[in-house]
Amino acid sequence: MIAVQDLRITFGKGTAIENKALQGVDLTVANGEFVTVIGSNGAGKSTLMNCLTGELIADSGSIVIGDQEVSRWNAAKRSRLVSRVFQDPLAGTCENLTIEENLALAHSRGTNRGFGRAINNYKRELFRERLSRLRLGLESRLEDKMGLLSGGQRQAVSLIMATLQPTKTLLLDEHTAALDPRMQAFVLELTHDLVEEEGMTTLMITHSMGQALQFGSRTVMLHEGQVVLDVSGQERSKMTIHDLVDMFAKVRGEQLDSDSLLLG
Ligand SMILES: Nc1ncnc2c1ncn2[C@@H]1O[C@H](COP(=O)(O)OP(=O)(O)OP(=O)(O)O)[C@@H](O)[C@H]1O
Repeated sequence: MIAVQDLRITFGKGTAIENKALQGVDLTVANGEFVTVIGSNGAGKSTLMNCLTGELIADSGSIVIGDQEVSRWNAAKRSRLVSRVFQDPLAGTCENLTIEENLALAHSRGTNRGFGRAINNYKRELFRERLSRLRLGLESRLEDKMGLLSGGQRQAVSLIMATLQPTKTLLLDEHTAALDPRMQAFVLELTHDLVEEEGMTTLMITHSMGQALQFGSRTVMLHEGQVVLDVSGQERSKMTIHDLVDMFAKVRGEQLDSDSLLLG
């Protein structure tokens, strides 16, 4: 479970560039729920994720992950509970380490063991088995450097890494935005399957209205640092991309135009 209450953060407080990025976010996500998050540029989506992972400590408000109140925990401590996959395929992995070394680091995340990269036969078999489901042949390339993989392959491995630990909370920050359409579809399908199999509580930021409605069971919209729309159930299943883009435009005080529909 994720429970965020009245979360607020202001950047550059008291300066000419003061920016109230989160202005009282309230959001509760049940165990195993998959929520898509939309909102225009600067709405506060990544800031919310940064506050959930502990990269940023909010000025006020509370965050509960699982059954732990983590508001004051640092990022290292929270990594036991939360996994994140970024938009940039280079961001979540080490390109100079091998595929298996990256997986080994992910496997030991949140533990205090000093030799996270140490690999034994048990781990190697586990990594091979997890990678083989990607059907990209990566299980036979365990000793290749991560930097040799394409963006899509790296995102697929990042997802496997995110599910190696029983963290149960998965944050996806536009994780397919940098991929070509074919790889995007592949990684989204993989996301759907892994989330379902592992029963992970998931937040997925996307700029695609189509993806926002297609994946998960609930969609929330952030605007100016607040949740302004929260749809699920029948209301969501009846919703078209046109409806969602229309709502998006209304929140921003704009007219729906054909250009914005292309965003779908
Ligand atoms: N570390 C920071 N220091 C100062 N301002 C920041 C910082 N991080 C974010 N901001 C500002 O906070 C606001 C919200 O940014 P955020 O990245 O959360 O938006 P977003 O909804 O993820 O947008 P996008 O869709 O463009 O990624 C923006 O105005 C941004 O410039």
